[in-house]
Amino acid sequence: MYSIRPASRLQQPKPASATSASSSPTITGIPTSTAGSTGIPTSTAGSTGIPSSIPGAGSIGSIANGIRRGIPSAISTPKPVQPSPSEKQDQPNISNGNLAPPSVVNAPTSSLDISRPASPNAPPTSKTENVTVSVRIRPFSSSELKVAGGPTDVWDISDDETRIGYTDDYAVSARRPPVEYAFGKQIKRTVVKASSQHHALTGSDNELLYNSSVKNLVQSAMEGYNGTVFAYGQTSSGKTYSGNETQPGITPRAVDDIFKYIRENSDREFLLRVSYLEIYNESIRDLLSPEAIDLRIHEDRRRGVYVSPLKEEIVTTPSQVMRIIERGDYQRHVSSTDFNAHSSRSHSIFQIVIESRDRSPGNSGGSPTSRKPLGSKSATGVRVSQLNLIDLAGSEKAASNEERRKEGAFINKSLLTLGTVISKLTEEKGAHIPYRDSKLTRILQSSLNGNARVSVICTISPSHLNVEESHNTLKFASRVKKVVTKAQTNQVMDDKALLEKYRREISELKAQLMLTASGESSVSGGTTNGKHAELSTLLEKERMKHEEEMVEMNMVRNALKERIDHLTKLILTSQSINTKAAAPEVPAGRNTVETSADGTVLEFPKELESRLAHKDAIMKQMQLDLEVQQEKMALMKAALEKTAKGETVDIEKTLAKVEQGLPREKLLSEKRASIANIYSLEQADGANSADLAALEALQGRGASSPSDSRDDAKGDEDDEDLADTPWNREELMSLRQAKRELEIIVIEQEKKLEDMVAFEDSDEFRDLVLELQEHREKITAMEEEREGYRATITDLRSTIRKLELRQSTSAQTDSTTPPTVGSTPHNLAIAAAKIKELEIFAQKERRLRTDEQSRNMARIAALEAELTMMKAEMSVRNLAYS
Ligand SMILES: Nc1ncnc2c1ncn2[C@@H]1O[C@H](COP(=O)(O)OP(=O)(O)OP(=O)(O)O)[C@@H](O)[C@H]1O
Repeated sequence: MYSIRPASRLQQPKPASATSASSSPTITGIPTSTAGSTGIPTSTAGSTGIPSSIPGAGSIGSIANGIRRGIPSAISTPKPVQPSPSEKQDQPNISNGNLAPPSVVNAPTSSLDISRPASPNAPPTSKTENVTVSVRIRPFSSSELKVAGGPTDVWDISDDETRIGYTDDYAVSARRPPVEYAFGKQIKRTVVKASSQHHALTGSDNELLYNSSVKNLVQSAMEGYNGTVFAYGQTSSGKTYSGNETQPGITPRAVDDIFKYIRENSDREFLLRVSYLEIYNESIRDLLSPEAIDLRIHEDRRRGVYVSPLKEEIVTTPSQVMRIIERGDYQRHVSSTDFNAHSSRSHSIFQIVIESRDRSPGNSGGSPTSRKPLGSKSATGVRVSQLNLIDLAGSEKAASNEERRKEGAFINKSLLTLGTVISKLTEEKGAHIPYRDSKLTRILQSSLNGNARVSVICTISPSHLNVEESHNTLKFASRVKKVVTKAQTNQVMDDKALLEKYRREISELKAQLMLTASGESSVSGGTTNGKHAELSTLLEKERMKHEEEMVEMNMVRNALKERIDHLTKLILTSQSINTKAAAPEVPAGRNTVETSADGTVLEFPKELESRLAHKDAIMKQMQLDLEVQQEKMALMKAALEKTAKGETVDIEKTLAKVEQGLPREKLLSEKRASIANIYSLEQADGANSADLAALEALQGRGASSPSDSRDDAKGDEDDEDLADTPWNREELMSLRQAKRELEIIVIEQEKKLEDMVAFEDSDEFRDLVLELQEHREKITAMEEEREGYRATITDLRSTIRKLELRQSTSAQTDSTTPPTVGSTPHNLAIAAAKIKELEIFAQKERRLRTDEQSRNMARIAALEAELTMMKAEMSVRNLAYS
């Protein structure tokens, strides 16, 4: 997501410190390790110096020296800190070298309270702290390097990385008074576990940036605190910069850390779900479901401000998360602008919801009875937190392209509102905060207003070309660092959490599985009771019923096992993650469960399809069995009637005949084969509509038949047996509903087809064909007429040629005689005039004919197209019908 570019030629990192920067956790004073069992990172104030972006010690030293030079007294006698709510630091601390020391400049608006220990299983705790701000100066871009007179390095960072000001060179050449923005580390030493840190850095070291600004936040998100990270800065300043393979950006690092945390915390189980949206021209779009546009923002007491309906996907591996991000990025509005070849034209929010729960035996969801009742006070709740990774579009000057200008206007407006909201938040309490003035601020409301830890990465360009924009960003940074939030862990005590829902479902399914197992044993224990041979039909019937029940039970068991496996795979534990790392990944699709924002499962297509298919197969077989029984009954009845008439009937023979006519074993093996077929179809990778079609063919199900309504009625009863989970029942019902709708469509198609056939017989159709015929004839006549004209013109031309020939011969004999009336030249002139007249007439005629002809041709083409369409439609419908 965000990061810093590699050092430019002006930014030679000091080799020694560069190495330590990436390896030492204390480089920027930000810890990379966790402390003790609480998992809260300890902080170290040490600053061994990150690679500086400023060439030579001269420049770096100069700002630091400038401070030392300018304010010796301020440093030696720091004023006591008196934070006041109305204190305003919106303007940069501009003074002619009279700079306050860091401790004074950074009025300690920051404090961090851990009201209760944050051990993973502890009750909710809270963290009150300032928004963490990091400022990053990217290296010069190629266009900035090419500028006339060479690049001018504007910004310098003090040795302790807490302040940013002008370089001496720039201050002198631009004749600007010294300026300083302070982002001193704010460490509350009395609180051991954590600190709020602001700092400035340069270059492209993504690890350094991540460790100092985001790592801590990811860690606490895993512990149950909401976290929001966003990058702010003008366009092309490096907000989206995602590094490369050796230097991954913030998002992949955060994702890795999340899974690492799960791996290392074996006492909790986790469920992760992600969503990805963008705000483009003040309209919210779901990047994971691109057709979902203009989403609404809602607010309720339980969830705060949220966007809905938003697609959430459950994730189980880092690569799966990265694939989802790639998918979303592909949908995101990115365009080339005057300032950036890949400029983000929208604000994007990637959200990971982390649910976690204690895995102690009473909570593991073993048997349903061993579980504490949900919602009871004694039940350990599920911790739910969100991590928002936000990439803002950059503020920009007017673009030359109109569309970019329009986008720019929306971007600038929302960023302006963000600035206003931040200002108001740092003003006196009770001020109206205009969150609703933009979608961005409305979505960020929950984070800025309270329950989240927030880290802001402000990015600036090093060049004098962007100095004003950089000032704006630095002012924003100075303001936002004063915003105080109070994040707390959120416990959900009911089954609103998906984790709880799934665990509960697993327990219920396991219970069902146990029941089917006991049912099976009772079935297999059933034997014939050795009654009289005449009762064998009844016994057979019993046996068949039992066999059937066994088959059905096996199917139910398999379905239950499959679902348990499926749900268990979605819940992550350190053990499952470690196993996953070794095992090949399960193909996406089958394991991807889509849920709505409130955790409702949206789709289980394959599972539902296969279950429905199972039930259809059973119904079909039951129907067959019924027919078998009916035939048997008929034969037995006939035998009985004969007996009643006094005829002798060999009951054994009759039964044998029945058996012969209706080979039961064949029937059963057919039944098994069809079920096995269903399973293989279902398991086939990528089984889809083709499989369904095959399934339907296998089951011999037509589009609509009277027997289907019987099937449906029976099927619904069956559903009740098998569909013990609410989602399953609902989905099955909706599938059946869809089937009914399809049947209605087929009926409508039939009707249309009939209409089409009727149309072909209708007068209208005949008229159309006749009209077509007439037009064709007209054209032929016109073509013939045209040919006639051509012939006349040719004749006339040859006459002219003959006359001309004659004229030239007589001119040779008598060149002085003037042409008299009736003489050859006179006749020739008349003929030529006549020809001219005729030619003009013919030309006019030709034009008229051509016009009419093209009109007719167009009409014919239209009619033919209409006819073709009709025929095509008819054959499609015919096909559908057949
Ligand atoms: N730290 C960095 N190191 C190397 N290159 C960088 C760095 N930061 C930015 N760049 C490069 O600068 C260009 C602009 O960066 P990026 O797209 O991240 O800017 P942005 O602030 O996201 O812009 P916009 O708001 O227009 O989307 C890219 O080519 C990027 O590779």
